[in-house]
Amino acid sequence: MQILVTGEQMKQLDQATIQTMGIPSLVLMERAALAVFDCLRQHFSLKKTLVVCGSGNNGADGMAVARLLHLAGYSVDLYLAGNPASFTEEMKIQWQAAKNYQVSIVNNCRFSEYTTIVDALFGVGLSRELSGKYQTLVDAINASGVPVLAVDIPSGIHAGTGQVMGTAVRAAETVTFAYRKLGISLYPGTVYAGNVQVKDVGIYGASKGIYALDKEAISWLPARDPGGNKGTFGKVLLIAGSRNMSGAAYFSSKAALVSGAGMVRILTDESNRTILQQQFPEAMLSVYDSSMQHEKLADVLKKAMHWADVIAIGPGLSTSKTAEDLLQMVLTFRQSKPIVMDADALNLLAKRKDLQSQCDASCILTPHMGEMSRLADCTIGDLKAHPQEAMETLYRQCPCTLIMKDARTWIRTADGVYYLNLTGNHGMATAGSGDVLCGITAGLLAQGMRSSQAAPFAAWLHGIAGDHAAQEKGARSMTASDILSGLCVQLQMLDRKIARKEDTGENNYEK
Ligand SMILES: NC(=O)C1=CN([C@@H]2O[C@H](COP(=O)(O)OP(=O)(O)OC[C@H]3O[C@@H](n4cnc5c(N)ncnc54)[C@H](O)[C@@H]3O)[C@@H](O)[C@H]2O)[C@@H](O)CC1
Ligand SMILES: Nc1ncnc2c1ncn2[C@@H]1O[C@H](COP(=O)(O)OP(=O)(O)O)[C@@H](O)[C@H]1O
Ligand SMILES: [K+]
Repeated sequence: MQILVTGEQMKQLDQATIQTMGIPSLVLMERAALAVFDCLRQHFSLKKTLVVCGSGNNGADGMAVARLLHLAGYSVDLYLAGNPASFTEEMKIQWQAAKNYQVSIVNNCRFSEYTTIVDALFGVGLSRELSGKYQTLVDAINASGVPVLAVDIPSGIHAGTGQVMGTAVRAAETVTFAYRKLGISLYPGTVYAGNVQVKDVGIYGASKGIYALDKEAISWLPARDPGGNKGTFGKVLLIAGSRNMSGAAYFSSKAALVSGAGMVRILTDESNRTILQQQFPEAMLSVYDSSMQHEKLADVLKKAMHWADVIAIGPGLSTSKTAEDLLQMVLTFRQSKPIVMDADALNLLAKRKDLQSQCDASCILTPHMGEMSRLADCTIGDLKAHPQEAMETLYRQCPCTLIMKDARTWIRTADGVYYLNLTGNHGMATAGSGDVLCGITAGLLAQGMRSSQAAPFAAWLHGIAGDHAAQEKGARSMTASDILSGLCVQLQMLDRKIARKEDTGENNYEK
C-alpha cells in the first residue's frame, strides 16, 4: 500500500528526520539528488541539460543535481530563477558548492536548445499562485517542448490539492521523495506529473496520510475454498431496475457473479422478467409490480432478503414510491446483513434523511459527485475543493462506509481511514460503469470481505478492469460490458499470480 501525503505532512516528516533522528538535511538532499540523477541517466537524453532552480530547498535539490551531472561529465547549465536574498541555509551551501565545482551558470537561456530540463523551481513549499517572472518562466519551459523531469512535484502544482496555482510545469517524469504527494495523485496535478517515481531518501516514520492500493492489494483477494459450493461463496440480492430499465440490473448482478459470488438473485419490476432471463440466465429472479399491495411487496422482499447474505439496492431502481418503500423496508428488515446502496437508493436516501441514521459501518454507499452533493447538501465545487470535509459531514449524519466516485475515487471507511483509488481511466465515464462497481462491491462482501476492505478493494479492482478494457478497446470506445470482460481477465491474472506464489512459496509475486 502506498501512503499519500500533503505538503505539510511531508514537511513534518522531513523535520522529524532531521531534528528527532539527527539526519542532517544535506544528507537527505544528496540522496534526493542522487535519485533524480539516476532517473535522468535512465530515461532522458543528457546531451545538454538545463536545471532551473528556485531559492528554496527544491532549488537546492536542483543545484545538487546540476553538480552531480557536471561531475559525471555531462553538459549541464544551471539557471537560478530564485532570489538569493531568500536562499535557505541548504541553498546557500549548494550554491557555493556548485560555484566551487565550476558548474556552468547561465542568466539568459533559450530553453529549446536543451535536450532535458530539470524543474527544481518549487516543491512542497509552494504557498501562493505563480505570477510575474515565475509564471513567464514556467510558460516558457512548457512552450519549449523539451522533456522535463520535475523534482519532487511539478512547480505550480499544489502538493495537497493537485490544483494548478496560476500555471504549472508539464513534466514527463516526476521523481518524488519518500512518499507520493497527494497533489500528484489528484487531477489535474497527476497529469502534470507524468510518470511518477517514489524514491526513498531516508525519511523517518510514516505520517497517517491517505492510502492508495497498489499491486500488493492482491493479497486482499478473498481466498477460495477448493471444496466450496455456491453457498460458500455467498448469495447476493440485487434490488435493481425499474420499468423499461433493465440494463443497470444486468450489469450490477453480472459483476457480482463475475467477482466470485456463488449466487445472484435480482429483485426487479415484472416488466424486466423476460429480458433479464434471456440476457442473464445465471441469475435468479424475483419480481414485483408497481400495483402490488404493500404487504405483498414486503413478503416478496422479506423472502428474497432472508435468502441473501448481502443486499445491493439502487441501480436503475427509479425514485418511485415503490422504490422508496423498498429502500425503507431493506433498512428495516436487514438485521445486520451488509448493504450496498447505489444510484437511486442514494437519491432516495438524500430525500429521506430520516433513513440515514439507520445505516451503519457494514453499509457501503457509492455516490458519484452528483449523488454525493445531494447527500451531503453541498455543491460539486465544494466537494472537489474539500472532499474529506464533505465525507466527514456525511458520515456524521449517515455512519457508513463511503465510496465517493470520480476520476479519482475517494473511500472513507467507517473507522475513518481514507483511501484514494489510483487505477482506472476516463473510458470508465461510460453508462453502466458505476453499476459494475456496485456489483463488484457486493460480490466481494458476499465472499466474506469486511466493508472496510471491500470498499477500497472494489474501487481498485474496478479500475484495473477498466484499464484492461481501455487497452483492449480504447478508452474512447470501451463500454461497461468491456469493463466486465476486463474484470474476468484481471481476476484470472490475480488468481494465477496467487497460485504461482503458493506453488513456489514466494512472498513477492513479482519475483
Ligand atoms: N531537508 C529537507 O527539508 C528536504 C527538502 N527537500 C526538498 O525541499 C522541498 C521543499 O523545500 P522548501 O520548503 O524550501 O520549499 P520550496 O523549495 O518548495 O519553495 C519555497 C520557497 O518558495 C517561495 N514561494 C512559494 N510560493 C511561491 C510563489 N508562488 N512565487 C514565488 N515564491 C514562492 C517561498 O516563499 C519559499 O521561499 C521539497 O519539495 C524537496 O524538493 C528534499 O531535498 C528532501 C529533504
Ligand atoms: N476519468 C475517469 N477516470 C477514472 N475513473 C472514472 C473516470 N470517470 C468515471 N470514472 C469511474 O466510472 C464510474 C462511473 O460511475 P457512475 O457515474 O455511477 O456511472 P453509471 O451511473 O453510468 O453507472 C465510477 O466508478 C468512476 O469512478
Ligand atoms: K519542482
